[in-house]
Amino acid sequence: MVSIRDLQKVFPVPGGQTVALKDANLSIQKGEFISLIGPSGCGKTTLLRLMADLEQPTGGELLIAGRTADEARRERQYGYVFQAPALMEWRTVLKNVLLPLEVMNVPGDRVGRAREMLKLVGLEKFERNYPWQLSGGMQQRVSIARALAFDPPLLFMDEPFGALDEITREHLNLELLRLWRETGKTVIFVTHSIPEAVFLSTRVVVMTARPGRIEGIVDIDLPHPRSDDTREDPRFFTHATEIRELLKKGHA
Ligand SMILES: Nc1ncnc2c1ncn2[C@@H]1O[C@H](COP(=O)(O)OP(=O)(O)OP(=O)(O)O)[C@@H](O)[C@H]1O
Repeated sequence: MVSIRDLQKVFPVPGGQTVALKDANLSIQKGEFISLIGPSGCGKTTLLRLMADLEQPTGGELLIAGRTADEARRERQYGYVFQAPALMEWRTVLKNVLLPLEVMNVPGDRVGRAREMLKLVGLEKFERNYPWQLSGGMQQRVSIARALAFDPPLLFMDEPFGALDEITREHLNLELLRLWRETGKTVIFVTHSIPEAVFLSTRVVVMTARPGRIEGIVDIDLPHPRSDDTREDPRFFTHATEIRELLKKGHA
């Protein structure tokens, strides 16, 4: 689904340059749940933005479903969930989810499609509400429904639950895994949280700062479906330690 070879991104800055990403190599199969974890400024968002064709690489190769990032974007191969829900306050929940379908003039039953997505995220009863009438967690679920409106095979998520309290976050992690299982999407998820990365992922990509690069990739050997019991599994702690060690190594 994603193939990255020696990918590099250098930003020009006054008086020099920032190497945001250096020699990244990564291959992601269809249906995987990949987390990108690393300290602030290590290039996680840059990597996601390169895949989403929101930035252009300065070196290396990047293919999304066998296409260039530009082709993949035009073919609507992915949905993007941002850190803040970025909903339109003057549109109802349903109209927010409808927006990308309207903008792209997608034929067919757009309202039916938007309702289906709201059902998937458990918000079918809130379609007439406005964003300001919803909690932060519910707003983020609306933005997930909006990202899925085109039914893209790939979902990019940039720290979507970072601003939420721990309990809401754990609840949404479970919801996201259910959605992932039901839809078979490939998810690429940015987080700062080791437990969140272990809980959600099939593999965790550990990144390090300056210059941003991939320090290691950890396979998460935990059974599905995951539940609250997963957090008590000894393997959960083993994987968390593995990731922490890689982060420390990168920091050193
Ligand atoms: N448009 C830009 N121009 C110049 N430098 C940039 C630009 N975008 C990102 N950078 C730099 O590239 C590096 C990586 O940034 P990026 O936002 O990808 O990191 P991150 O790992 O997502 O950080 P965080 O966890 O804080 O969100 C940082 O040093 C940042 O300052």
